[in-house]
Amino acid sequence: MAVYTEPSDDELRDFLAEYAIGDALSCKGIAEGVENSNFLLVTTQGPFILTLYEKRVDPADLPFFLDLMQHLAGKGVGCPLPVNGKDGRALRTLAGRPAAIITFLTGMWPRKITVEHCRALGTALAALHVAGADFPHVRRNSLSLDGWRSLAASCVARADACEAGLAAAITTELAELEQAWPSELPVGVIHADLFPDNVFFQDAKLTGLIDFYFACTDALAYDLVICLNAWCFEPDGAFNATKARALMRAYVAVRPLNQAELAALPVLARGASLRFLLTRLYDWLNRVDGALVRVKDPLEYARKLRFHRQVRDAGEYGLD
Ligand SMILES: Nc1ncnc2c1ncn2[C@@H]1O[C@H](COP(=O)(O)OP(=O)(O)OP(=O)(O)O)[C@@H](O)[C@H]1O
Ligand SMILES: N[C@@H](CCO)C(=O)O
Repeated sequence: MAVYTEPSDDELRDFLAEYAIGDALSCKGIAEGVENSNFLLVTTQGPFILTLYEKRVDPADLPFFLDLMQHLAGKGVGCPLPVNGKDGRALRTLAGRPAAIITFLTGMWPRKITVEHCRALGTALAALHVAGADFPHVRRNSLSLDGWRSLAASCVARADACEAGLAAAITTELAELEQAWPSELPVGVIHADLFPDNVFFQDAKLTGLIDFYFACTDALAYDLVICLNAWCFEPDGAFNATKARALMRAYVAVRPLNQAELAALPVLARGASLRFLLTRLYDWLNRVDGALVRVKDPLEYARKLRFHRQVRDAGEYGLD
């Protein structure tokens, strides 16, 4: 359950008085998500999402995220739109946290991933990258090599409590990625967390993308392998080559990868595995007993990392 901050009735009433979105009918905490506090706010004008931004979000980054949603929606990418208050501002404070209201996106995220979902995702991800090409703002990816280094430093001493040998695996991987990480690939705006719970479908049609709060400027192909990891492995850990081929081919049909990107895919996929292994491991090691947040399994990403370490080329991901 991700409701870390619960505004009082008075705080909520004063906050909503800043908007012209009708009268509030209900405001209920949303159980999904792990990062921020989200509420389904229903007013006489319909449903909205109210988000209070929590610990991992730097308030200085919020204009980047909100402007990005505005930019992408303006280019026809299905995503929520920030709602401005009567003063024209989308970002304000509620219960001591930065907060914003965004429009409600219809659809549901897919619980059982199919090849068709992966194909639709490939098309939508490439469209996002194309639409983001003229987005004027830049945000460094704080969860790339530098971020992994400091997360690893804070985790390795206790990592073997999660799985024997994990500390050594992380240390070796980080050292190898420091050497092999590519720096000359096409960069642009990436979503950086496009997991199934952030992609909505209705009747098998992709309706939009949510949760832009890790979006940043980084290698576009890195975003693609984050999706490869999140969508193309089965619950038992097996890699699904058919799903990978569908995702990859749909992506390159809209935005072809150059030779350097193709060659870099296995290394990028290892980096994408280490990134989620480390954030999950950090959360696992620092979990608070009794907290209502479900901690995600770090070892799922240790297994994905092992898989990518033995991949030789992009052909194994469905691209020749
Ligand atoms: N614009 C939206 N329209 C409809 N539902 C939304 C919207 N934004 C968020 N939700 C709902 O709230 C849930 C949590 O949102 P979100 O993924 O942004 O949270 P989060 O805490 O940042 O989670 P995480 O980073 O773990 O995915 C979603 O799964 C969805 O059910
Ligand atoms: N998508 C992330 C959590 C939210 O950032 C994960 O699965 O670890």
